[in-house]
Amino acid sequence: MAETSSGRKCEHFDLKEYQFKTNMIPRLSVDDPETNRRISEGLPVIIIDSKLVASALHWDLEYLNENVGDGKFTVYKSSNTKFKYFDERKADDVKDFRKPMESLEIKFSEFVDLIKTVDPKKERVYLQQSLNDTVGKRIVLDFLQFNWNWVTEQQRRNKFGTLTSNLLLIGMEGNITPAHYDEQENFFAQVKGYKRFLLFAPDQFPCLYPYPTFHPCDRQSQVDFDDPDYERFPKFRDVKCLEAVVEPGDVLYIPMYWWHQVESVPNKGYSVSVTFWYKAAPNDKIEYPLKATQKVAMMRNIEKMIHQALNSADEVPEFMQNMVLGRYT
Ligand SMILES: C[C@@H](CC(=O)O)C(=O)C(=O)O
Ligand SMILES: [Zn+2]
Repeated sequence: MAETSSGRKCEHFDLKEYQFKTNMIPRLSVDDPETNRRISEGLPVIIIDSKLVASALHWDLEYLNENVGDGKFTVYKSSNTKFKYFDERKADDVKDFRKPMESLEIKFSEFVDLIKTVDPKKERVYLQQSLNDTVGKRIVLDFLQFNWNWVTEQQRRNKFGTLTSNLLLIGMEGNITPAHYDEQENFFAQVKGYKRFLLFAPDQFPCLYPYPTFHPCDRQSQVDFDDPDYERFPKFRDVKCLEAVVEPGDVLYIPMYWWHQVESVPNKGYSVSVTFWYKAAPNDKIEYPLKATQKVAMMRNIEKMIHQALNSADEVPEFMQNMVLGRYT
């Protein structure tokens, strides 16, 4: 099988076409100075040889079922390919909010039965659970052998905050996590299978129309990438996208506030991933012009303050329109 310049075998991936163009995210060696430069500048990069999760590359359903212990796992169920995250705690604030997916708390063995028996045309499942101390000792050993030297050195040199969680993700091929951003830094390690990432810089916020901050789907884009409503979301036409497919052993650095849509590549089997989420670096001194990440944080704080001060979700749209329409438009 031919090799690409970055040493990847020329796999054939069944990837969806979208109406926007994409550029490729570089795949670089851990020793390439450009790798650390991109991370320090808050730019995405795929690190192809970090060995961050080399001790977990044998994590398949059988091994995990044997060793992961009998703790409970959060498993999402969706009647379609989309697994749009929502914050249950905000559900009461928005009348007639319909949950985009269901969540179960089940044993790993029950998840294995589900992933092997559901008809993907009717129902899909996606395990998303932070690794915790309920796991068996072989998983603990694998975990301790992660390349903590490398990732902790990245945390230090980039002044990231504490490691908040390692989320274990096991999804069916074709599962999609729709476009959203997170407020933490993320080294996303691919263990098994392939995932296609669409990434959008924080300055693409105007093109991606996130839900209001008080909405259960805060931080998620309202745009359906498969059928964009250009009437409501006209700037989506101009969105600028970076793309990458991660394979086992790859680590993708997803900088905080970078939007991402993630698909377990069809016809490549189920996928296993582990995230390394870190709190943001402390705010450096304010320099002008402000960075896009600082403007997104400002918009979030202002929106939250208005909602809190009005003490009513219903009054927010009119209040904000009165501030802007005919005055700044
Ligand atoms: C859950 C994950 C996406 C996926 O792997 O489906 C993600 O959004 C992240 O790691 O920030
Ligand atoms: Zn995310």
